[in-house]
Amino acid sequence: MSKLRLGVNIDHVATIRNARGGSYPDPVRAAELAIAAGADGITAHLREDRRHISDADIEALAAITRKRGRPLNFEMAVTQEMESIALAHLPHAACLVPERREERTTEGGLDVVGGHSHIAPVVSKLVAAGVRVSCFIDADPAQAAAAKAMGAQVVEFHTGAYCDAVRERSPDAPALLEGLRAAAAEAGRLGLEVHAGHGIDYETVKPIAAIPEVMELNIGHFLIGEAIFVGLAPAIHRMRALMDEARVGKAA
Ligand SMILES: CC(=O)[C@@H](O)[C@H](O)COP(=O)(O)O
Ligand SMILES: NCC(=O)COP(=O)(O)O
Repeated sequence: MSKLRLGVNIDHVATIRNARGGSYPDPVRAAELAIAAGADGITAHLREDRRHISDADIEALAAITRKRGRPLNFEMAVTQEMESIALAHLPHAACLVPERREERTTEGGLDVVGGHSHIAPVVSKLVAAGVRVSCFIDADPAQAAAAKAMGAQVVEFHTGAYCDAVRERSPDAPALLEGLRAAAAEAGRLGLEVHAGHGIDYETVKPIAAIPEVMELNIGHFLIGEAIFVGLAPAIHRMRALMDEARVGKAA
């Protein structure tokens, strides 16, 4: 199996910074440390309400990822404002995510099927500008097919429901994992590159990493939380080791 890439999401360094205002801790410094610790890319979500990452962070992250030769995965809602920001910075990738102001976190995948008329033009413009477009979707083959039909090159499957089920010891966990496996297989058959992310921790990473079509995991909240206790580099090293173990067939 090919080596799985690890994208480190640094949003929640900005959450801590914003709790006090000012500039500390700096998500750009976290991105530099993550790259030094072996992150294959950096992910950042510029929410419409700017609750964590700011416009200035995106500008600085675009510059340092370019300098360090690592991809920036820019997570964005499908709006005119975010489209303009993506086109101004031309990140390696743009991941289109659903957003609701009142949500605590991204609760589900983008409805690519239902939102075709407003999503397709944004996908076209970003692809034409050389940005790799990813759609953040639930484990639903119909959503993957719609993303492919509108020209997206990548789908990222929302792993939050599976990860929550594992943490809650829910009997639904095996079926949710099976749904991710089946959707990944179908997306792979369609010729899409498959990513996965949301809510992944040390306990849930191996079954997800063992899905052969998955090429990249994007992990943020848990790694930033763990960094408080052990440091960012050791947390990334341990996650990387679990991913590599899963990839050689030792998944739990
Ligand atoms: C789209 C996604 O899963 C991540 O961006 C995650 O949402 C981190 O940001 P929030 O915790 O603000 O949702
Ligand atoms: N796209 C998912 C992501 O970037 C990280 O999600 P989380 O690990 O912060 O839940």
